[in-house]
Amino acid sequence: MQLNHPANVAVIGTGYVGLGTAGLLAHIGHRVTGIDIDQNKIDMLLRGEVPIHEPGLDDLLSSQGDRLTWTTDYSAVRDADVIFICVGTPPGLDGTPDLQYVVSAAASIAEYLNGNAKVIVNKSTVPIGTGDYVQRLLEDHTRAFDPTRHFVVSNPEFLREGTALGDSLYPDRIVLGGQMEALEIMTQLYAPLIDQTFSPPKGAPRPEWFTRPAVIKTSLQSAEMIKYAANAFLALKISFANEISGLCERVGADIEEVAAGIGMDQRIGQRFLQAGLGWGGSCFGKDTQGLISAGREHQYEMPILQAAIDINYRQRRVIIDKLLRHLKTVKGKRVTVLGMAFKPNTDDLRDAPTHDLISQLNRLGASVTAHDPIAMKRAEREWTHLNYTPASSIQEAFERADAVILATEWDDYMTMDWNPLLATMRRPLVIDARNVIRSPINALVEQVGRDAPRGERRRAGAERA
Ligand SMILES: NC(=O)C1=CN([C@@H]2O[C@H](COP(=O)(O)OP(=O)(O)OC[C@H]3O[C@@H](n4cnc5c(N)ncnc54)[C@H](O)[C@@H]3O)[C@@H](O)[C@H]2O)C=CC1
Ligand SMILES: O=C(O)[C@H]1O[C@H](OP(=O)(O)OP(=O)(O)OC[C@H]2O[C@@H](n3ccc(=O)[nH]c3=O)[C@H](O)[C@@H]2O)[C@H](O)[C@@H](O)[C@@H]1O
Repeated sequence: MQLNHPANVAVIGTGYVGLGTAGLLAHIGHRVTGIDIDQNKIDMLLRGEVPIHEPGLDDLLSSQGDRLTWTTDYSAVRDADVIFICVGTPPGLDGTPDLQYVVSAAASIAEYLNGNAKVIVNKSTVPIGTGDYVQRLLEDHTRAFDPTRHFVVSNPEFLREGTALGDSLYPDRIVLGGQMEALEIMTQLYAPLIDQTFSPPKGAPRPEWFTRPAVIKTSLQSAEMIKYAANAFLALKISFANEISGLCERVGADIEEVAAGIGMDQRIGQRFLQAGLGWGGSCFGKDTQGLISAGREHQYEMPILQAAIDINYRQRRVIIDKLLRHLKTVKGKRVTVLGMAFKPNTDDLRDAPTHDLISQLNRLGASVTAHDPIAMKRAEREWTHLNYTPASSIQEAFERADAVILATEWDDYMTMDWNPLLATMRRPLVIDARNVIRSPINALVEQVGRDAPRGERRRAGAERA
């Protein structure tokens, strides 16, 4: 089956994945319509504003001209050759992913399936078996669905927030699950990405080492499983580093040295061994839980994944314990948390570890101040149930604080001059919950998985994992 180039593509959902997908497909030459049911988001996009903070995304989207349009009107699906579903799949109360947005997107697509459409692609992270389920939904909702002409494909997304552009344009691999005819169409659609024939956009140069992504063709079920297993493994790797870090503290070893030492073994690899406050964000927690709940459905226990989750949440308590060890009580004391987003370079607050820190500090009676270079406005809207004073500047965050917790390793914190700020604190105590302070500073610095705190650290030079 031949796909026209440029192809007409509809992208359903304009969150992180939808916007990344729409930007990527337009950049490699296709005509893309982004569809969302959220009128506010579409209005923003039509005004040239991007609803999320993602480095380089505004430039990528604004440079696509007529190739990229936005609408709330699903009839745009009629002209599409390929339709991408990129809606959210948040966890339900028992951890099972809530498929209501996928179901409603499929129902809306079905209304217009009598046009060009050949392939319906699931880019959302969905439970294994959802590809077949979407096909059944389409069959049930419309007589136009013809299994010899319409195909459902799984094409999981592996981008990270904060580095979405680079991850999308220069991916390690493209995973495509489904029937061979459909995968052939997907290969044609992605040809400029696979062969890297596009010019890198402003702000996302092609890394020197990068040649081309691997293309992995599988069954629908394997592709869906690859996505869950990849996220679960990464979460597990971080939790492993965190578990070892606790023992390091007790036996006098240093987790930074240990992680470097094991990571040099190429079978292990250095990345995602950074110990600290643990993982947050919208996906690691959701996807490990999703896999456990899939196991439960099949009476199959997944104890490793449960342990990874337990260790992760214990880690948030470890940071509070370090604070208590120095302050004895935090009641009435001023504790500042630096960084609210779940990681740097995003304003995403979903399952952000800082949320738990503030909530535990609230319970302990601390007077909490919080700062974030980008996510404060969003926190004002989404964290109304927490009790904290937003600091309008880093300076204000430090003034008269009894302790500062570095929770998100934003560049602003990595590159600032700490000493003048520390001098304005009541007492210079810093809990470096991301193990990123390398140069000596005039404070008692407590880190994770390292030897007893002291005024000076052995190594110099700021460095990020
Ligand atoms: N956030 C990330 O970095 C990554 C997310 N994923 C997965 O991708 C999926 C989407 O994630 P995000 O982009 O973070 O979600 P999000 O929650 O940021 O955005 C989802 C969008 O879908 C829209 N939507 C909901 N129902 C709709 C419908 N029926 N028709 C049209 N639009 C609809 C919402 O209004 C929203 O704008 C999830 O399954 C997630 O697990 C995968 C890799 C990375
Ligand atoms: O499915 C998804 O949504 C995405 O989830 C993660 O991406 P993301 O959550 O955006 O960010 P990561 O860079 O993976 O960081 C996740 C969390 O782990 C923490 N982390 C990361 C690495 C590390 O060594 N230690 C550590 O604590 C980060 O601070 C952050 O809170 C995966 O890395 C992506 O491949 C995947 O597509």
